[in-house]
Amino acid sequence: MFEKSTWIRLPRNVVVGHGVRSSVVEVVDELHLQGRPLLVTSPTPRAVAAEPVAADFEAAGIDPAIVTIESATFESVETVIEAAEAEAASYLIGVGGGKAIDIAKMASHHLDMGFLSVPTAASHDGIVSNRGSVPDGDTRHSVAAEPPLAVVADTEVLAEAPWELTTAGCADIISNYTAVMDWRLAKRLKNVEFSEYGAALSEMTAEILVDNADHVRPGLEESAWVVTKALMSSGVAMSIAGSSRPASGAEHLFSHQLDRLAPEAALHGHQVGVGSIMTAYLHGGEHGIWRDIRDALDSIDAPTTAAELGLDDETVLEALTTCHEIRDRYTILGNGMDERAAREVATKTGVID
Ligand SMILES: NC(=O)C1=CN([C@@H]2O[C@H](COP(=O)(O)OP(=O)(O)OC[C@H]3O[C@@H](n4cnc5c(N)ncnc54)[C@H](O)[C@@H]3O)[C@@H](O)[C@H]2O)C=CC1
Ligand SMILES: O=C(CO)COP(=O)(O)O
Ligand SMILES: [Zn+2]
Repeated sequence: MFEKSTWIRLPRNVVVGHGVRSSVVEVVDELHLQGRPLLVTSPTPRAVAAEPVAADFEAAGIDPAIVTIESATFESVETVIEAAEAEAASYLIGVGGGKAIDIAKMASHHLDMGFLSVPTAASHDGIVSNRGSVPDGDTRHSVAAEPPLAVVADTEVLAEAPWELTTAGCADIISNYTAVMDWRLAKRLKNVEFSEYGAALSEMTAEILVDNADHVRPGLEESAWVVTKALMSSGVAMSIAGSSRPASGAEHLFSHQLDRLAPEAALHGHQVGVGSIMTAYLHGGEHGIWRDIRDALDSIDAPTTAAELGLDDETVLEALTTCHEIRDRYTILGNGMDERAAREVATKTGVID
């Protein structure tokens, strides 16, 4: 008897475009959400979007609360849960980059409340995903949560954000190529659960973004449009898979380890992009797709070397040789690389000199 079942959760409304920030109150109304919102944000996005959105709620006769978090940690999730209880909030709205949205997502899951995602940067593909990503000591968790009830992505706001945030979003998408390679390998070697649809959507998203790289240029609002659609599509791939596997393989392990070794050195997307060049080399060797990945990153101004990430060679090598320990996720790194092999891949791909 065939007894398999799945439950794919997706946002009900996705609103993308010029000036849609002012539609948040209308979107909330359309979802029949009642009571008081708690806006979860971080310092810069607070001024950029959370305060204007709060003003829109006040104008509509709704009294919003705001909590500002500084980092993506379980302590921040706790802070938001306490704020929601103290402020008698009925639903949450994550306003910001990946960190604020992840924290809102995880707190809303814990509180059993709905949440909305209002990105201020096209910098990561967690905008609609059903996962939260949190460091915890020596490990990194991919925490199951629910996706947002709605996403309101204002391309005017996203286009005004610093350009490197958009190139980080592109790199997070380009890294899907190697994430899916790792996923297929893990299916073949370790029989991990695999979704053809999740994998195909993830790869197609990277393909479309690379094909449209010419439209990704600083100062063009169209760039925010192209990149945001890709970020949403990649997030949907994660929701279909019920895992971050379609968008997170060894290149993400490398980035997560860099977050521990050199906190705040570079953006998540930029780190996974450089990781992806090296893991593509490990998968395909000299004639694999590593040059295509490097050239795609280069064409949208994303870093391709340790120096461009602001890292020294030794930090890159340490991350490469230790990052397989960060999570129980089988990838091309297997049980780990030795230092000579790490130096070889990093040198051959031009990541280090
Ligand atoms: N849950 C998921 O599926 C995923 C989660 N992530 C997580 O997201 C995080 C990375 O996201 P990021 O957005 O790179 O980090 P982030 O949230 O720290 O934002 C990066 C920087 O951009 C600033 N910023 C945001 N919007 C701005 C604006 N409009 N103008 C000026 N500055 C602005 C923020 O204040 C921050 O300093 C990581 O923690 C990563 O693990 C990334 C991908 C997927
Ligand atoms: O960043 C992600 C996808 O782009 C997902 O993060 P994890 O590696 O924590 O699952
Ligand atoms: Zn990522």
